[in-house]
Amino acid sequence: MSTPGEDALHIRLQLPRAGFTLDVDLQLPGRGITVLFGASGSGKTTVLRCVAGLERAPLGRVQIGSEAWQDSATRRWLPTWQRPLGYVFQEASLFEHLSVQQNLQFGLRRSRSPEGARVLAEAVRLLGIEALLGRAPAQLSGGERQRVAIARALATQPRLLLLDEPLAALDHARKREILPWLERLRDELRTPMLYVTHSADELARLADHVVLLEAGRVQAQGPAAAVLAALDSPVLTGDETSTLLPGEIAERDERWHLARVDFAGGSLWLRDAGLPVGRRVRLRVLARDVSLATEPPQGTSIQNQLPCVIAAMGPDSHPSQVLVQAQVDAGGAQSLLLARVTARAADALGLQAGQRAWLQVKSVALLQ
Ligand SMILES: Nc1ncnc2c1ncn2[C@@H]1O[C@H](COP(=O)(O)OP(=O)(O)OP(=O)(O)O)[C@@H](O)[C@H]1O
Repeated sequence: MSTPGEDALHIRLQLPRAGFTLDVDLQLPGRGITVLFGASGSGKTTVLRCVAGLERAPLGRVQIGSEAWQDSATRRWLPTWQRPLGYVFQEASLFEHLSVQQNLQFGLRRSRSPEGARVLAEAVRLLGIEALLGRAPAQLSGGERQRVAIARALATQPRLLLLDEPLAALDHARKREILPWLERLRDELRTPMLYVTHSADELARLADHVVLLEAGRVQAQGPAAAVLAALDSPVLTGDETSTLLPGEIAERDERWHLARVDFAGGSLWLRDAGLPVGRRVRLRVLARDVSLATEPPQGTSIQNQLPCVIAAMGPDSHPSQVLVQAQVDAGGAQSLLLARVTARAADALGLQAGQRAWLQVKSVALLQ
């Protein structure tokens, strides 16, 4: 897409309400998906509404690149219609009496650039909705409606795309259908996206950057892999606790139907999903699927074993367990993984930070 988007975002908001104060200071990358995560009522939607100018924080600065949409210090305030942004909600609000094509054209009329038609064609391609253009919204599935709503937002050439739980109203099958399109937007679009979700799966698959909100304040923020591997302020808890490893398909073993994925600091074998060597992927490794040994494991059916150094240990969601943060290191590159072990085993093995150990990884999910 032609929209510029490498500019960083600065969002500083202080908004007091009865029983709740939003107080955030976010420096976000000007590209990719930033997921806003947090419990119900933590302020995620309020952040989006303030960024969109639908709500006015008395103290606030919303800036994209060198362009300020709000700056309370200079009393600058752009109304929503002057902010070049797209907003996608849980329910796609399409005009039911217009065809998909006409809905998209409607978005185009708002765009100020003569390039509009080309940008719209690109949005149609990116979201794979060519075959739907002649249909009425009533003839679309929920997932198709959302793809049209996103394409319509993109047709206005926004500098920023806001998505508030865009998949929450869809059933499991429709979610699976639309996720690859969102991944494609993340990888090909130069427009940054702020994405609100409650879903650990969406976060793991889509996030480049994560902001964890709690009661209106930022508990953690940073690149997704680093934030998920941190032991303080856990973002994903219980069975969801996991780490992300960006990597690349390095080898395929046709005889055993396995593929090797190399990542910074190591490699893992997993079920061959038919992806070619060289394809970039991300792996999600659940802490519950990782165990630790203090000696090189032998006589085990677990194929994936990685030498590591214990970086830190911390409490888990149940007192019978601890989380071990382990660093794998190879060729000058490192990654962090989390392993869940029982507190009794950690005590019996004398596990402590700085110790060398072996990670045994029972299962890995491939997220494309
Ligand atoms: N229009 C409003 N007026 C007053 N208080 C509001 C308003 N909208 C939301 N709130 C309150 O502000 C706080 C933050 O709400 P917000 O909707 O931003 O949370 P959220 O993290 O998006 O929640 P959810 O995940 O349930 O959508 C909550 O305490 C909520 O009750």
